[in-house]
Amino acid sequence: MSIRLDHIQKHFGRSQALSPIDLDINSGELIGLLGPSGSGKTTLLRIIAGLETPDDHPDCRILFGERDVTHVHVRDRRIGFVFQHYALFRHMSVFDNVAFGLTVLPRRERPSSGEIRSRVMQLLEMVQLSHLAERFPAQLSGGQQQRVSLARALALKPEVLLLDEPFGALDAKVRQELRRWLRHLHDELGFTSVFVTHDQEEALELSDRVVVMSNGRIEQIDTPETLYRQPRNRFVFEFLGDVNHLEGEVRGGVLTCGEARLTLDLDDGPQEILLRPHEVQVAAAPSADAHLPAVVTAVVPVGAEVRIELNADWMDEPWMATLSHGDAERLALGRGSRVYALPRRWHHYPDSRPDSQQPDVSGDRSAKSGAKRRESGATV
Ligand SMILES: Nc1ncnc2c1ncn2[C@@H]1O[C@H](COP(=O)(O)OP(=O)(O)OP(=O)(O)O)[C@@H](O)[C@H]1O
Repeated sequence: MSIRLDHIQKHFGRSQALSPIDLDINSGELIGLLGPSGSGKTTLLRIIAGLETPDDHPDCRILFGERDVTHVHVRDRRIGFVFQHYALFRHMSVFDNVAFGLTVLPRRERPSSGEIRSRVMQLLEMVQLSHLAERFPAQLSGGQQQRVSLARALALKPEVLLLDEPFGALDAKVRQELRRWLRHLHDELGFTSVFVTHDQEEALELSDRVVVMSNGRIEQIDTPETLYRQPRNRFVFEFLGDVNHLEGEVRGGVLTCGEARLTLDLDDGPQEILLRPHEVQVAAAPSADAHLPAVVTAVVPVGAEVRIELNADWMDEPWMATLSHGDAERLALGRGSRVYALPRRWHHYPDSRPDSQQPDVSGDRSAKSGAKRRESGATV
């Protein structure tokens, strides 16, 4: 079931929660709505659900496939919901919770009790909870309760599944497991899903495409890969990962800030560049192009990498760099080590307003050869 939103706008009193939004979701897609608190994700999800009405406008339309549901009541939109708080009926067993939606259908649509039993058991098997069918919600872990919520949402065979921070209240390991559940059920049953999250990792890992929102607007809609490699503006770049900043004065192709010096191809005047941690190399000596002395203030092994925190007077905030274990050992890095940061690559957004739609200007340098390449107007 595809979903099409045309000119969806929402005010609460005088404050605008959503600027006019157009969005096309393909049938069978898993879409993540990602953005900071207050960016309008939940409002958009509730409008798709029919729990909230968009502002009146002649162009405002919500289509599920060919069906215009703009004015269709939530109960007739044939949607499954999963919310952050499990919202299971506490006085009902797991079985009865999953069966509930089927048992309250009007008589002519209601399956027989035998059919209800077999559908519920099939769903419980799918989420591997059939052995707990007779338990009550209070006797389940948070992750198990959320799996019951998923089974319950799927009982009515919805073509659209909407999830609002479904794993928000759970610890990291259970979240990870439930993400796999959702992806698996989504692929197996072929419904269309939209989920809200403020967790970038969750959005990037789970979604076919991510809708990045801020201030009630869509900043970018893309696959996780494209979003990360080609952020459309500074907001998306900063929101989707850790960023190091270097602000200084450029004169004749050299940016200086205190004792920091970096050769780059930018116009004279105050300028700022941004770098991801993996774009910062750490070396024992400066290069011809970069003199960025710093002190190591933390060394944290994380999986296959080592995360280094760097501090210096010329930084507003400490920098992060990621190194291989081999490089960290070769440099004998520890707290207090004096090193030099060597940018491999940097990004520059000519208009630094966070909501600017301008592409970044990126610089790329090979630290080994000292060669420099500028990709004006290109994104990485
Ligand atoms: N019922 C309401 N009445 C008034 N203002 C509201 C209402 N619901 C949401 N808002 C406002 O609309 C804006 C968007 O809220 P929304 O809940 O959609 O954001 P969100 O991105 O989901 O945030 P969070 O991640 O914190 O849940 C916010 O400024 C919020 O205060």
